[in-house]
Amino acid sequence: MKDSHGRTIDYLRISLTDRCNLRCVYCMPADGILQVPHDTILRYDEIVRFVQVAAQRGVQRVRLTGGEPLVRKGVAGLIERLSAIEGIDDISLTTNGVLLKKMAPELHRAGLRRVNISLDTLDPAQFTQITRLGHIESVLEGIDAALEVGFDPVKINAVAVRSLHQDYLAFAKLSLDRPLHIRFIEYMPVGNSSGTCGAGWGPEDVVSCDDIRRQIDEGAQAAGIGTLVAAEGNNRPVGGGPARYYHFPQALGTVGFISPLSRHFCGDCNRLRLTSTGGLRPCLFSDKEYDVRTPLRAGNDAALNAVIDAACGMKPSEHHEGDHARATQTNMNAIGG
Ligand SMILES: Nc1nc2c(ncn2[C@@H]2O[C@H](COP(=O)(O)OP(=O)(O)OP(=O)(O)O)[C@@H](O)[C@H]2O)c(=O)[nH]1
Ligand SMILES: C[S@@+](CC[C@H](N)C(=O)[O-])C[C@H]1O[C@@H](n2cnc3c(N)ncnc32)[C@H](O)[C@@H]1O
Ligand code: SF4
Ligand code: SF4
Repeated sequence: MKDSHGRTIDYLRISLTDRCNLRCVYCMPADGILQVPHDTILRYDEIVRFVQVAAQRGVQRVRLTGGEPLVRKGVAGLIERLSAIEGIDDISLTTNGVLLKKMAPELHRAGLRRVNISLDTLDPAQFTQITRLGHIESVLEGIDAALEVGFDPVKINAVAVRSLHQDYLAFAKLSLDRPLHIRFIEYMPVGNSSGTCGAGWGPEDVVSCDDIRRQIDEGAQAAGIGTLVAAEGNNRPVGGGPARYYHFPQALGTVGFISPLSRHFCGDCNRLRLTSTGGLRPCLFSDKEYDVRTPLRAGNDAALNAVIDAACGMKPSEHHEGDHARATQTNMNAIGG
């Protein structure tokens, strides 16, 4: 499936729920999330049908996200059904890791082979401050469980926010002794999150990936670890996303950079996003969405295909964000990142 700019669209990100067991400052407001009526949430049968149709159109990769996908009951069953769809050859999950210790074995049994786990700090007190609700031990145990059960690759997502003063080198060093792929993500102006100071996203809080990499290289050289070199071929973890990967000499894992603002990757954009209420979004940085719930519930595949065409056709060639306060009204937890 091609969009109107000639890009191949083969990756679908599905938000299973807006709900979350954490409330990260850069993703959700402190309180006051709109309660979504239960019957507007796509049922698993409907998600499976949508993926079947999307697979016929060329979608090969599916990512489950949220909100927190693991708080929705029956995720393992959904993964099993999605794995059986002809044409889908990569299913992945983005999670905060809190429930992973408990759920990793059943997810693996269901056919999931890789996970991305979000963690922004190694400091327990700061973790609770960022997530408003969480305890870091649960995520660290989730990462251990992911490696133990055999997920490969296991990627760690850390959003870099200047006012959090994160220790980038400490994070990057996690890639040395275990096969972990640490990815730094530039802080994006999506939704109405309160940000670290309660005032929402601001350009002054964005740290560019080049800056992070320079800080890591300086610290690593001083510590005698060496500098990051571009990861090529088999050194790069499997994936369909926008990260650029590097590694330290002899490291078991890699260090990746996702730079939507300083060096956007829209030219290679390969994805559509399905919200939990059945909205198909052409771009993360826009509130434009197309209703797939109605044709799904009507069993109207022709209309469903027309909606997919329309969403594909409306994908922008690139985004123009980064200098103003908000790209969308919708919060990141509702879009799925
Ligand atoms: N601007 C922008 N950001 C994206 C896009 N896709 C993913 N991201 C961001 O990249 C970060 C990591 O995304 P993940 O859910 O871990 O998935 P991924 O890196 O695309 O997936 P793989 O490479 O397949 O593992 C999240 O913060 C996303 O919001 C995109 O199309 N545009
Ligand atoms: C919205 S979360 C959903 C999945 C799951 N709850 C998690 O946290 O991994 C998906 C990804 O988006 C990232 N994210 C959320 N808000 C962001 C923002 N404003 N800028 C950049 N990344 C953001 C999160 O850190 C996470 O890696
Ligand atoms: S980033 Fe993930 S864990 Fe944090 S509030 Fe958003 S959806 Fe929840
Ligand atoms: S910002 Fe929009 S066009 Fe650019 S990569 Fe992300 S989803 Fe694609």
